[in-house]
Amino acid sequence: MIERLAVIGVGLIGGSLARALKSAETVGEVIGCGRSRENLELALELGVIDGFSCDPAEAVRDADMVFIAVPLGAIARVFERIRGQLSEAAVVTDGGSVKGSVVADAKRVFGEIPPWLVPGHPIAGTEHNGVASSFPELYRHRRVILTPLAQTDADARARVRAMWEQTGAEVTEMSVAHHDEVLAATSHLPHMLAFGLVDALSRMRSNDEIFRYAAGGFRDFTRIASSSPEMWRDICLANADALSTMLARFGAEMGKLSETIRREDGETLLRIFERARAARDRYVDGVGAEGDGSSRADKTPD
Ligand SMILES: NC(=O)C1=CN([C@@H]2O[C@H](COP(=O)(O)OP(=O)(O)OC[C@H]3O[C@@H](n4cnc5c(N)ncnc54)[C@H](O)[C@@H]3O)[C@@H](O)[C@H]2O)C=CC1
Ligand SMILES: O=C(O)C(=O)Cc1ccc(O)cc1
Repeated sequence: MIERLAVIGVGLIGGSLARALKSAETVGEVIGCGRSRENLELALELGVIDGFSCDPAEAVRDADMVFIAVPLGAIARVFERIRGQLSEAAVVTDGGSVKGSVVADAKRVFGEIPPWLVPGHPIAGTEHNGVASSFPELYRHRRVILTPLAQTDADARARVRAMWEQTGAEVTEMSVAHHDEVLAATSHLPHMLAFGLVDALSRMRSNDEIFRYAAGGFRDFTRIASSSPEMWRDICLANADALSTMLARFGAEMGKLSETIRREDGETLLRIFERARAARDRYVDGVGAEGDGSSRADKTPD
């Protein structure tokens, strides 16, 4: 049971965690914190939080669990504001999509990796942002990755794991570097493809016509291009090495595919598409049988 949860950044990710723990009845009080007073008032009205402060130092006072869910570029500033303000019992975790930058920010601000910091990342979300888009089932049957370090306190790690399990998530652990490489391939690269495709098409002449005749495949493939630009700018900057390596590899693959098409090599095309279909059917549909969990339409009805 968490007595007092401080959520810094009450948007889709922070709001959904607060809602999930409230519906599981495993949290006493939730204190929200963010830049905008209007957003926090809305969160209060929606019953996502029980009180708020615009000052992180005040929000974390007496909290036994602190969840940071702001864009990656804002995390260092939050660390600076909460330094020296945490209670003895406090554990701090986050939901940032890249872990190397969070750990580097922590080292810079605190001078070392604090034992009470458990970096984390829920592999669940949608293309919508803001507290109004948050919902309690977001993490149900989804994975959460924790990337504890050698310095991380065992009790802190267990408490963060228990919190995520209370939301219905399945918790796994891996190293920071491995996390950032895996996510560059499975999440960050696909977002770049969607943003890149829509941007390229929108700058072509007659783009109105292109979009008017777009079929379902285009809609499915580009849903994530409606995601928050600020959040994705920060993810790219935070995971620049792993992501640019993946983009270069993928660019080379696209070059080969283009050559195969130009040669009119139907046999090779068939082999590629069969291999891809088998891989997708095996991994993606096998894991998320009830939907990919990434769209509001997949959510369990309230
Ligand atoms: N959207 C998604 O699908 C997923 C996002 N994440 C990660 O979760 C974090 C939050 O993302 P979302 O909840 O989607 O974003 P969001 O835009 O819905 O919420 C972010 C909140 O942080 C607040 N904020 C922004 N800058 C701030 C600052 N300097 N100080 C205090 N508050 C500030 C905003 O006002 C907003 O309420 C990001 O780090 C993102 O990488 C992780 C998994 C999935
Ligand atoms: O909307 C989707 O399908 C997503 O992939 C959401 C998402 C965005 C960022 C993450 O770090 C994790 C999940």
